[in-house]
Amino acid sequence: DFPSGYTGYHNYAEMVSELNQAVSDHPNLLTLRSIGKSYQGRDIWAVKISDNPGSDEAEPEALFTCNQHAREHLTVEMCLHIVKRYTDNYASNSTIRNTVDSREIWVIPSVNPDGAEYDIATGSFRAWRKNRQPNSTAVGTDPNRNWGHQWGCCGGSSGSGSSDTYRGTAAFSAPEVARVRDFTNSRVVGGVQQIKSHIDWHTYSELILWPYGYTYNDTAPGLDATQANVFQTMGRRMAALNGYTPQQASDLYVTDGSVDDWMWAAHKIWSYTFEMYPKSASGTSGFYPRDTQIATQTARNDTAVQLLLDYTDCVPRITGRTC
Ligand SMILES: NS(=O)(=O)N[C@@H](CCC(=O)O)C(=O)O
Ligand SMILES: [Ca+2]
Ligand SMILES: [Ca+2]
Ligand SMILES: [Zn+2]
Repeated sequence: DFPSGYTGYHNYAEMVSELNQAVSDHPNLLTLRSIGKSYQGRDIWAVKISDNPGSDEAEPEALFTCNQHAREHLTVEMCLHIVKRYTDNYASNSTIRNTVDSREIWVIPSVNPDGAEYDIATGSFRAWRKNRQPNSTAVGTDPNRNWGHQWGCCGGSSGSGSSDTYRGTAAFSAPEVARVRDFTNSRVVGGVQQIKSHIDWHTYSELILWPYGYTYNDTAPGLDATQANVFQTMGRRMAALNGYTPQQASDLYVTDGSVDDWMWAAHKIWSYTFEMYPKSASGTSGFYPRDTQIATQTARNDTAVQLLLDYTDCVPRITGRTC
C-alpha cells in the first residue's frame, strides 16, 4: 500500500470503491463498466458521465485516460477528481450541469492497474513504469509505446525487454492497451467515431503535448497544417489556464507507439497528453508528490478540462472554423 505521507492516494481497491460510491451517489449521472482485464486479471474500469447515462445519446463524447504509467499515481487522482467534479457539482453548478447534459464523458482512471499495484506492493515505491507482462528477457511493456500508429518506427521506443520504453512484441501486445483500443473502436457508431477529444494523463513536468510524437515534423501523413494549427491553438489555450508548457510531443522527445498518435491517426480524436505536477524534480522523486498536493494539482486542471469539453462538439471551432 502507499506509505505514510501518501495515504491520500487511492490503491486499486480504494479506487474501485470510490467508483462504486460515485455510482450509488449519482445513479442518474453515471454508469460503471469493465472494458476487460489487465495481464494479471484486474478489471480496467470505465465510467460514463452524462444525463441518461444508460442511453447512448447523440451527444459528443470525450475520453480521459489515466495511469498508463504505473508510478504516475497522481493521474489516478486526476481521473477520480474529474468523476467527482462532474457529478457532485451537477446540481449546484450550471456550467457543469450543461456540460454533463450535452456530452458523454468517459473516464478510465487506471489503464495499468497491475503496474500501479506492483509499484506500492512492498510499502516503498519501486518507480515502476510499465505493465507486469513478462517478456523474453524481463518484465513489462511500456503501454505508451505499444499503440498501433507507426509502432516502433522511429527510435522512439526500445526493443529490449528490460527497457522502461520496451514497445512489446507487436502493436497492442499489451492486454491493457488492447482493451482501451477495443473500447475506443467500439465508439464508432454508424461509421462515425463518437469520441471527439481525449486527454491522456501523465506525470511529471507540467506540459501539454499533442501529436505527432513519432516525427519532429509539425505536419505528416494524416495531420495537415490546418489540423496542426488546431492542436497548437487548443493546446496553448489550455496551457494558459493551467500554467503548463504547450508543445508538440516530439519537441520533448520522439516517441513511437504513443496513445496520442494512434487516437489521432486511427480516429481523428483530438488527443492530448498532460504531464502534471511537478515541473521538475531530482529523478524519480517527481513521480511521488505528497498527498497534500493532490487537491491543488488536480483542481489546477479544472478550467483546461472544461475548455476541452466546451469544444468537444467541434474542436476546430477554437480557430474559428466550423465542423
Ligand atoms: N509520463 S512520461 O513517460 O514521463 N512522458 C510520456 C510523454 C508522452 C508523449 O511524449 O507523448 C512518455 O514518455 O510516454
Ligand atoms: Ca446524455
Ligand atoms: Ca453518444
Ligand atoms: Zn507517463
